[in-house]
Amino acid sequence: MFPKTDKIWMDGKFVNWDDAKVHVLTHSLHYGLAVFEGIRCYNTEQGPAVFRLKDHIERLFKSAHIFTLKIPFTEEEIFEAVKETIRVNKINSCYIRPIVFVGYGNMGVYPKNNPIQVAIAVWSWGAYLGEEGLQKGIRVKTSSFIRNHVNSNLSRGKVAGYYVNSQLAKIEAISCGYDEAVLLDTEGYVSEGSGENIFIVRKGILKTTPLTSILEGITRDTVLTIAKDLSIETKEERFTRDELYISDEAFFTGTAAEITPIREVDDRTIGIGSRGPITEKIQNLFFDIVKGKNSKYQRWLDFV
Ligand SMILES: Cc1[nH+]cc(COP(=O)(O)O)c(CN[C@@H](CCC(=O)O)C(=O)O)c1O
Repeated sequence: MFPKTDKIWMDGKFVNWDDAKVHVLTHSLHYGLAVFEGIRCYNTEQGPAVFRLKDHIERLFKSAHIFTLKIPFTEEEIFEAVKETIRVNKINSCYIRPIVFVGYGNMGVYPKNNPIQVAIAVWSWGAYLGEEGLQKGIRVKTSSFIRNHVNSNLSRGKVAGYYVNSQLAKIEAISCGYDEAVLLDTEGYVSEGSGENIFIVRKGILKTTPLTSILEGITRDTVLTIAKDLSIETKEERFTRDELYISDEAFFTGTAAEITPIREVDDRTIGIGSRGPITEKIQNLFFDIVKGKNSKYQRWLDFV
């Protein structure tokens, strides 16, 4: 069980962690229509700072817009509520989970007039795919499940219900002895991980899946930006699983996963079989940035 914190923000008020409850007939619990974010706050020399908070709140509201959920707060109110939740819980580094969900009221597929509720929780969450994974890389399986068609999953939105597809892939990968799954799209090209975007490096060129069936990752955008600043050529181009197999390096990106190297896919060693040099360079710069050690990227930090 991950560590509790004291307070959770619910619909504009702070409640104790153990009292942050909803009715068992809450609409989203049954039908999966809830939009959410995963955000990280890191401790820096100047105090706790949230990484790209504005971009995450913007995405939360865009997700709600796609699914016609009317959030009863402004972006600014949620932006401030995130920072207040970190302050109230007196925590210097944490994972932040805002969620917008369809509350208790009518049942049935059509969420008629049910209240739209918002909650924000924070908790301490270390390396999502393990400390060793961050250093040495993880083992990945190509899932037997594919990402949904772009007209089934509107993938610019981060929707709770979509994570049934991700759970199927992750459960299968773990039960087969791997650390994570990578999913293909409806045309058989590499899409993304169960909770991450994916990058490969071949002959010094960094490549990632274009914005098709994948979540438009904020960490993905961060990596594309810092790679260009490191004069690493980047491409947003579809690639197949066998190009992944023969890549020199590969890694996952995500708020929870951060930059996690991939050392093996479907029992094929990737490059040298551990974190590659370009991956390490990007990973080191990423962690310097989120910990406030590189003033060039200060724009991405919101101090609490
Ligand atoms: C499907 C998917 N694709 C890509 C990403 C990376 O997006 P970004 O965080 O903006 O770089 C995430 C985040 N996955 C979140 C949920 C993890 C969880 O288990 O819950 C996260 O990393 O917070 C995804 O869930």
